[in-house]
Amino acid sequence: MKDTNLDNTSTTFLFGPTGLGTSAARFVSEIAKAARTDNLDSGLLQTDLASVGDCDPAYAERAWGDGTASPLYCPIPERFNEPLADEVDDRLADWALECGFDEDEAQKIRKVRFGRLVMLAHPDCDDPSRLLIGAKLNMAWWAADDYYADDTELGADPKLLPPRLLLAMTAMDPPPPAGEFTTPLEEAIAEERVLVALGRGIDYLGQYATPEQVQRTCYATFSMFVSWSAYAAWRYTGEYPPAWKYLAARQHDSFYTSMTLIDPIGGYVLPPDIFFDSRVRHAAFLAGTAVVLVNDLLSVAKDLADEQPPVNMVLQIAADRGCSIEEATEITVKFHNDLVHDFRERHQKLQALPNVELQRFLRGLRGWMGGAFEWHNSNPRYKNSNGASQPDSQSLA
Ligand SMILES: CC(C)=CCC/C(C)=C(\C)COP(=O)(O)OP(=O)(O)O
Repeated sequence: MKDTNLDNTSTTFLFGPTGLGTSAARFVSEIAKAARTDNLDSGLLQTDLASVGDCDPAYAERAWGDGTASPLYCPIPERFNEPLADEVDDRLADWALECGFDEDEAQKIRKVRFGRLVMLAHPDCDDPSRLLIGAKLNMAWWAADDYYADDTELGADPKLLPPRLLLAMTAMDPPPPAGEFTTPLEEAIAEERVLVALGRGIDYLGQYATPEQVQRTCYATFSMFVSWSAYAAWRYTGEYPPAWKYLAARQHDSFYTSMTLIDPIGGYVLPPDIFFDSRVRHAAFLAGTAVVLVNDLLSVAKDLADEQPPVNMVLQIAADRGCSIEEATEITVKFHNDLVHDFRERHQKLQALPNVELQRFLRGLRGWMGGAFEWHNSNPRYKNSNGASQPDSQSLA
């Protein structure tokens, strides 16, 4: 039975204290609590909350990576709950085995901490079963990205990418039976663990979400796949795009896709005419793009280490302008910060609209940005033991 109403497992945070100053106060108190319980990771310890010029206490300038570049203006994470993250990560590792990943791969998935990502990025949900929606789908998207699109060592090959994505789309949104042609299709999907994870992840979402919520997640994924195909062509021909064209691709290949899960995980429905209203969609795109820029900033060294480097905003800016990586990093940081300011202003304007689900969703976008920054900046996938954004062995296989 689908449960799409506000429910008491998901509203604890929402109806907790709110208002100016509360997030910052909570953040400081959570740091203190995490420090007491030994749950404070080194990334958080390195966090430097600089003074904020525009005085919105829900945001701060955050030191990131090895701390040498200018800070990123980000929402403050609203919740730290490491036992909850562990619970989701344990369940996710079991599920990875059920999908056909081997023990070693499941352990690597556990180490990337998608459970922690969703604990941080969905602060209005305390229910591990609902958080698992996001953990499963983010894991499956990242697996497709690593195995099919990005990581040559894991078998990513630009020539194979479009037909692989075709099967990924079919696994997520199976067409009606087509006689004798259906069996080989189903067999091909069943024997490929990434496809199984994508299909079962969507089925799991369907246990909690409306058909419209499920399809919006599917179609956001399929737009993302178009961008992946463009990257593959650029990689194959070696004709890398200018930054503006890369950005156009990246805006449809962003964490917007993950953010389509905000209301199903929160246990409510943002009606489609509001979800797709251009003011809301643009706010969500700004949030999704801001987080992929964080991802690009923290992935520079990892991407450069690949024998066929994936496209990356910092690298495209450096190539366009013939400038150093450091200069391109500063340009990207400023661009990211402008996007977040733009998001904050749009959020403020939309606060005039009296719709409970819309207000929850907008706050969810802000929470996603804050949580995802925290996750990226403290995740071993994006740094080496010196804290620099360096390649390491934390990909999914
Ligand atoms: C979670 C999700 C929607 C994934 C889709 C693709 C995406 C936006 C990423 C995985 C992030 O980008 P990128 O491929 O650069 O990520 P990594 O640097 O490989 O983590």
